[in-house]
Amino acid sequence: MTEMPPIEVLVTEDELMARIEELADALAPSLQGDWSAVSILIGATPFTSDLMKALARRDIHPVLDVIWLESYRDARESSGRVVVRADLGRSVEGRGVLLLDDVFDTGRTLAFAKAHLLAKGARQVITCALTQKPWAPRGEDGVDFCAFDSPGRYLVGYGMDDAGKYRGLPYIGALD
Ligand SMILES: O=P(O)(O)OC[C@H]1O[C@H](OP(=O)(O)OP(=O)(O)O)[C@H](O)[C@@H]1O
Ligand SMILES: Nc1nc2[nH]cnc2c(=O)[nH]1
Repeated sequence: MTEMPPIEVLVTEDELMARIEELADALAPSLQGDWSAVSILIGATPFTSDLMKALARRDIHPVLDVIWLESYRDARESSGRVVVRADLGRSVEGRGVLLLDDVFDTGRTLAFAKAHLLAKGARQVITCALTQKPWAPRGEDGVDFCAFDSPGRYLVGYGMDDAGKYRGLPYIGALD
């Protein structure tokens, strides 16, 4: 077994769960009626799972779909190019979509995904990230909802990886 590098805990599991409940409260008024939720694989998986449960507790049941996008692969810097490894399973034509990702960094992945959904006929896209970096776009190009502002460090845990590892950590940590 290889030894784990030092990882500083930035957001604990309890803090994550409490904030996701608040986020569900904030999202609820926008998600009335028939909505889709699209989770960006792989990193958004744990966040999506917990947010979907929090929404269900509020009697909100979006149709869940995924899109598998990749731009970092095993690097800690974006390749600058977003690749679609697997596309949506269902049509979003005419639908409102809640688009979920783990981290908003250069903003490239969410901007790509939003444009992709709109090109496929989504009537509205609400973007939501678990966390955003200090340099991530704000204002018109920013995310609509974000649970945590993070420091400008390399994040792991709760879906976020380093070369595929540490996605299963139940907290958000910094590796550098
Ligand atoms: O704002 P950006 O600079 O685009 O960075 C954010 C993206 O980077 C990671 O994806 P990655 O390509 O590493 O795939 P993963 O979800 O499989 O980890 C993360 O999951 C986000 O989707
Ligand atoms: N795991 C991980 N993926 C990222 N993609 C963009 N920024 C990050 C980060 O800080 N951590």
